[in-house]
Amino acid sequence: MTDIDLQDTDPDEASARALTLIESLPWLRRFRDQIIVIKYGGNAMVSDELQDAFAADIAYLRYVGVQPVVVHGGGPQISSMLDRLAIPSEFKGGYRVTSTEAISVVRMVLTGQINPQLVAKINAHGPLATGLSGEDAGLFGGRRRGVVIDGVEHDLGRVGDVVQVDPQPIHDHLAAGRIPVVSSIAPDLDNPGHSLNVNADTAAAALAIALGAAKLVILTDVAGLYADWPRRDSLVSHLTASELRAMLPRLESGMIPKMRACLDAVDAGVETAAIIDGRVPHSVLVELFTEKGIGTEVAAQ
Ligand SMILES: Nc1ncnc2c1ncn2[C@@H]1O[C@H](COP(=O)(O)OP(=O)(O)O)[C@@H](O)[C@H]1O
Ligand SMILES: CC(=O)N[C@@H](CCC(=O)OP(=O)(O)O)C(=O)O
Repeated sequence: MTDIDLQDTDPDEASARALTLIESLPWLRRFRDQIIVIKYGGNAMVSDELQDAFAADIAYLRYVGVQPVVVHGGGPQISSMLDRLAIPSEFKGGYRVTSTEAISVVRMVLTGQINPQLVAKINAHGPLATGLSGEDAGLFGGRRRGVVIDGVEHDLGRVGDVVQVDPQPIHDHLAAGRIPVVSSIAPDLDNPGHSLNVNADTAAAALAIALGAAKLVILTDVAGLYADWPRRDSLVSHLTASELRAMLPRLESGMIPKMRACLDAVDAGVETAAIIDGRVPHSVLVELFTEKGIGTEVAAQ
C-alpha cells in the first residue's frame, strides 16, 4: 500500500477533480449498454499522441459499459500513398475520384494499414478490439455513385454509397464483448468481386442507423461546424435537423458528406450526431461525458 501524505492533498483541487468525475454520472447512465458509433478521420490520426489518446478513450468507453463501434477513414494517408506510387488523385464535391488502380491502394491503406494499427492501439488496453472491413461477412453492400456539381453530374469511378448493411456481424462481436473497428470499403453489389471506396462519414452514418445507435460522433480537424466558414466566431454548438437541412446547400467540400451523414443519422432515429475536434486529445470523452460537450451537436429538435 502507498502512504498518502495528507498535507500534500489540496482539498480544492481534490473537489475540482471529483466534480469532473461526478459530472459524468448522468451520461454514464444514459449511454450504459448503448451502441455509439465513432468515426475516426485521417486528419485526427496525424500523431502517435492523438492516436493513443483516441485508443484510450475507446477502451474507456468499453470499460464503463458503453458499446463503442469505430469506423475509420484515412484520406490524407491514402493521398500520400497514391503520391508515392505516382497514381493521380483528385477530389470532386468532397469525394475522391477513384480509378481501378487507385481502389487497390485505398483498400490496402484502409484495411491493410490503418485498421490493424488502430486495433493494436486499442488492444494495448486489453484484448478488446477486432478489425473488420465493410467487405467482411456481408457487413456492407455498396452501389456506385457520382456527384452533382453546379448542376452537372460527375463520374467518381470506383466510389459508392452503402445501400445495404447487415448489422449481425457487429452484434456478434459486441455480444462477445469486443470493439469492432471497421474500414470504409464496400463490395459492389452490381459488380461482384469488385470493391468500392466509400466516404467514411457516409459509412459511419449507415452503420449507426442499421445498429440503432444512441449517438454518432465524427472526429475531424476543426472545432465543429462554422455557420459562416471560415469566420471563427460562427462556430455552432447545437442545431436541429431542420436548421441543418436549410444550411446544407451552402456548405463546402469536406463538410458536405460529414453534415449529410449527421442529418441522415438523426432523420433515421439516431438521437444525436456530433462533429468534434479530433486534434484535441480525449475529445471523445469530453463530448460524451460532460454537460457542455465539445464541437457541434445535431438533434431532431
Ligand atoms: N462550414 C464549415 N465548418 C467547418 N469546416 C469547414 C466548413 N466548410 C469547409 N470546412 C472544411 O472542412 C474540413 C473538414 O473536412 P475534411 O477535410 O473532409 O475532414 P476529415 O478528413 O476529418 O473527414 C475542415 O478542415 C475545413 O477546412
Ligand atoms: C470516396 C472517398 O472520398 N473516400 C475516402 C475514404 C477515406 C475517408 O473518408 O477518410 P477521412 O475520413 O480521413 O476523410 C477517401 O478516399 O479519402
